[in-house]
Amino acid sequence: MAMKLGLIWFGNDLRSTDQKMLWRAAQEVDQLVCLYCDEPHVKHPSRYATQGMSTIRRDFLLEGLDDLAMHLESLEQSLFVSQHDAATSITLLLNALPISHIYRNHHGGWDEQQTLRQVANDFPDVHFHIDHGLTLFEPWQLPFQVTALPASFSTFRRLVENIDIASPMPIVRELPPAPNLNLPLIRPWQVEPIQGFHTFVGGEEAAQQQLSDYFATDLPRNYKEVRNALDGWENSTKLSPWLAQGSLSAKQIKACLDVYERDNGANESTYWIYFELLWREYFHWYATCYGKKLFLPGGLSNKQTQTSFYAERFRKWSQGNTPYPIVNACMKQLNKTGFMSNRGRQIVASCLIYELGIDWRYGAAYFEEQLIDYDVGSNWGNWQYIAGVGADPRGGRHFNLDKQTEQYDPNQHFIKKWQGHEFDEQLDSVDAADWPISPH
Ligand SMILES: Cc1cc2nc3c(=O)[nH]c(=O)nc-3n(C[C@H](O)[C@H](O)[C@H](O)COP(=O)(O)OP(=O)(O)OC[C@H]3O[C@@H](n4cnc5c(N)ncnc54)[C@H](O)[C@@H]3O)c2cc1C
Repeated sequence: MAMKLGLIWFGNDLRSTDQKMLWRAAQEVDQLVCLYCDEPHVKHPSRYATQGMSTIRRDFLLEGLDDLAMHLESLEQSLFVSQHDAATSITLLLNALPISHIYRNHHGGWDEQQTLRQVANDFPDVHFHIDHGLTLFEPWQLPFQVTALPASFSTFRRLVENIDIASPMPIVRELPPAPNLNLPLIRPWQVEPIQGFHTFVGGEEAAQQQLSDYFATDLPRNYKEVRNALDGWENSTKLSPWLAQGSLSAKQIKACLDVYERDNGANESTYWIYFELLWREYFHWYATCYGKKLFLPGGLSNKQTQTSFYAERFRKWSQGNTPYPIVNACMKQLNKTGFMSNRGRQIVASCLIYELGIDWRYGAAYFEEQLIDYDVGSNWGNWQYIAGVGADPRGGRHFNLDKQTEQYDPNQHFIKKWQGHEFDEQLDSVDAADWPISPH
């Protein structure tokens, strides 16, 4: 019988546990290539004048790849990393090797969906096995077609929150070996130096550590009361970066939460952790359902929205140099750590859109560059929500920045910690010679 050759195409699922693709491949093929495409477009400036990926975000990714490569090595496999875009990489591989099976987790982003469609079209004889390792549910479990996703989160939540969630997959102990592979720009992973110390460390090891640390405490019992804090490691789960990278799965968190509730009792706070995971789930299917609309100025609405851009204001917003100390503190925290609380994100987004009058997509693109938990659906979906062009039945969220400061930073500790009071007297330059032509 002919040798069967498979390809696992990794993306935002950089883990070896709860990974159905590995299980299937282990059972179905004799040789296996494990591939990650280090897409060139995320390293170059975007149309929103952002630079692709910040150093902190990039370092977090490199740590994740490092960890995955190590886990694969312990299974006598290798992680190959391509410097080409995914469509080119897979075409090169399929032309060089008799690959008959491709394993991939479904990704919600428009570009990812397009690439998959293109490759599947170009190679109709290859079996594509699509799993759903990024989400709690499989599409067949949903009581509606993904293309008919409820227009509001509340409806979605009511329809799905009692559906049984599959347990995480058991650990894979053995994988088929890799074939000989010698292609330019598709090479076995090599450790790249990380440029300094960061608050979050990428990879499965660190993800599992944070998961067990968080659920080993009493913190889940009070989550709902403190989750809106602007700062403080213990005030929310801090799992989003690893979830976005896929070094942790949503099912693994839910399984831990279930054990916690069984052993310590359930309350409103423990339920609320699940509630927030459902928001993430909603935005995943939202991205899948609405595709390109996620990036349109009018979003899902037919509204004629403002698409104004003021380079100087945008630069000041992104650097934390606006007349709003709370916004400055949040932005400085983001730039320094790659992370910002959910409350902070709502505040700075509202400021960009409603106080500074800038097209919301510039803010979303800046977050994409900086956030180590960047996730296409959660990011662009939340921005749309605040801009009033997405899933918010109330039509946008304009926050009163003074009130937010009084409520969430009454003693201004957070603002002082991040020097939010340091800003230029004037928001807009009055002298034409001071006008920047670039946002950076
Ligand atoms: C403008 C804006 C942009 C955002 N961009 C992203 C993004 O790119 N990636 C991202 O993961 N989250 C994003 N969020 C959602 C939220 O801010 C983060 O998920 C959360 O702050 C992460 O911290 P945590 O893990 O401690 O969350 P917790 O409060 O502990 O929540 C647990 C998990 O639930 C999910 N979750 C919580 N809140 C939300 C939410 N509003 N929407 C979707 N999922 C949620 C996350 O996966 C999170 O890890 C954004 C929110 C706003 C307002």
